[in-house]
Amino acid sequence: MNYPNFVKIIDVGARDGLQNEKQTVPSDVKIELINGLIDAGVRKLEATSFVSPKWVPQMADNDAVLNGIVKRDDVVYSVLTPNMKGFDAALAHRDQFANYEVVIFGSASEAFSQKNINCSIAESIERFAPVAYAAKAHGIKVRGVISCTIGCPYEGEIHPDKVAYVTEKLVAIGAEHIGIADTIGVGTPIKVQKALDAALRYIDIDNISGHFHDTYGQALSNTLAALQMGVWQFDTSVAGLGGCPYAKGATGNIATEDVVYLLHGMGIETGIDLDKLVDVGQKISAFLGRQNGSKVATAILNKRKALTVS
Ligand SMILES: CC(C)(COP(=O)([O-])OP(=O)([O-])OC[C@H]1O[C@@H](n2cnc3c(N)ncnc32)[C@H](O)[C@@H]1OP(=O)([O-])[O-])[C@@H](O)C(=O)NCCC(=O)NCCSC(=O)C[C@@](C)(O)CC(=O)[O-]
Repeated sequence: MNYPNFVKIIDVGARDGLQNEKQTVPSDVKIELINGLIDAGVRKLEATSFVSPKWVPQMADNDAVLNGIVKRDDVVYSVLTPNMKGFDAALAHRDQFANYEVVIFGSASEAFSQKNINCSIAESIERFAPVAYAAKAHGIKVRGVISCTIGCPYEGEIHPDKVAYVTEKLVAIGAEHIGIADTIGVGTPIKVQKALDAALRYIDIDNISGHFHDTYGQALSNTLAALQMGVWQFDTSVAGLGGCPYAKGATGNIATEDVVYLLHGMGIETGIDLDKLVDVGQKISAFLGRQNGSKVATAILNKRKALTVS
């Protein structure tokens, strides 16, 4: 089996990880989280969303977060922009970042599209098209993410042809990269490979990523299955934070620490310092009053504790 030498981790903890939090997380805490991730070696991350604050109040401090975080030329900063209103607000930060990316996020499920962004799949493509066009005009990268590529909380199983359909549409309007999301974490390796294969009809392997939630504990297996196909970019969330407000019961993404441990154990580089990452994940978990969602972090923290005691 030929595995890649390097995998790019896109940490989505500050966005996907926190968007569903009921308690307000102060901007300073988000800024510290993002800066900690960068210090640990993360070179691509989702910083915030430019969505309706009525729909997702936790992301309402998008300006403060972007203004406050460390700016480095070797880091790609991504923000979610579902429409031109979101894009125009995101554009105000263009000059702060050498590598800035907007994310247009659609769905392979009609029902989820309605619940999440209040429009049909066809309407979402119409809304995204001017965003992609304007982003390119301003030298901003455009990533498309497709939710519910395997299962939907409202429609059940999703056929891979629907993934292919939405991929084709997003690529046609200018998405340079496609993220395949298992929003509710129901995927298993073969199903994930089928969804990725469907998308690969319209996008090449270097421009596709996996975004696997871990609701059923399958995300690490799914990551390995994607790696075996040659996928080398993954969205992950420090300490396994997260969930989507419009996918009730779904847990966070696969923990960044768990993926990094897997990859380093396979001799695949990520550029990430696992020990530093564990500290970052533990700090935000403690702030949220939450048990750390990473098994690897928990094991490392227990080992550290045992070493201190002995
Ligand atoms: C998409 C909209 C905005 C459509 O919402 P809408 O209500 O259809 O929009 P509208 O154009 O009819 O406008 C209604 C109001 O919203 C305002 N508005 C309109 N757009 C914006 C904007 N961009 N920023 C701020 N405000 C906005 C607009 O100004 C107006 O304000 P009002 O006049 O009533 O005061 C809404 O449905 C929304 O914000 N949804 C939330 C989507 C979201 O953030 N979901 C979670 C992220 S996606 C996810 O987690 C999945 C992913 C990516 O991780 C992958 C996976 O795992 O599946």
